Amino acid sequence: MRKKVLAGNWKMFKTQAESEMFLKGFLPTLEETPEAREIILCVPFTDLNVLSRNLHGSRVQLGAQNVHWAENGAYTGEISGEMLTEIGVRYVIIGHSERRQFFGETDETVNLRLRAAQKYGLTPILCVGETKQQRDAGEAEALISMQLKKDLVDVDQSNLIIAYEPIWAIGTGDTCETKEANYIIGMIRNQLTNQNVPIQYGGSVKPNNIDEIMAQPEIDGVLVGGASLEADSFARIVNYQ
Ligand SMILES: O=C[C@H](O)COP(=O)(O)O
Repeated sequence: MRKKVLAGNWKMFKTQAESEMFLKGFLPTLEETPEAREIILCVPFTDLNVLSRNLHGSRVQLGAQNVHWAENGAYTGEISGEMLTEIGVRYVIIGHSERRQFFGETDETVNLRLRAAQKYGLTPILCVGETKQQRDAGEAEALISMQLKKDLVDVDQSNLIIAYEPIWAIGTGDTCETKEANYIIGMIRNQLTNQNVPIQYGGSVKPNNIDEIMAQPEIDGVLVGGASLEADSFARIVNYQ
């Protein structure tokens, strides 16, 4: 049985004070959440310490949104695997479309970051997905296949999560049709050597569509942006039916 993994990606939102407020509302809602569900919060670097302290003893795991491939060095603005694990980070998002679009991330740097994350004992959440233009041109499957082929060179598939995030569905309220997301995720799984890799869907996941998304047989979880910022809505998502 593949693990169900429900992750929030706070992107560049929330001060430390706001993070503490969120946890006060969110943590008590987990009392009846089935144990088998892995719950992760991937937060800005400045919030990691606050969460690390407040999540101690809770079932929520801590995630970051980037990691550099070098052990240390003159890489202004970057962060190392050791710096993350030292404060209790277990997961890291790599290759998010916003990193690829705005910060020059390529499949080659994604691959370097994936391997570095694993070397330092982190579990990477690799994001792949197509633009609207690529989808309309019928290129989605080929594009995703190519991303996987390049990104996963020498990556250990026993310590990996993949998130399928169609770029046109991110932050737009325009969710990918659930059967279509299920189909693409099945296609991604066919390309993997390890059939136990959890594969998430991401893109406008909300309290009102989570039950339908999680009912799809290939979808093992979700990577949630906007709806993970409010305690109530993220609580409804992790407590899906
Ligand atoms: O990492 C999360 C995704 O980019 C989805 O964001 P969203 O839920 O705000 O559409």
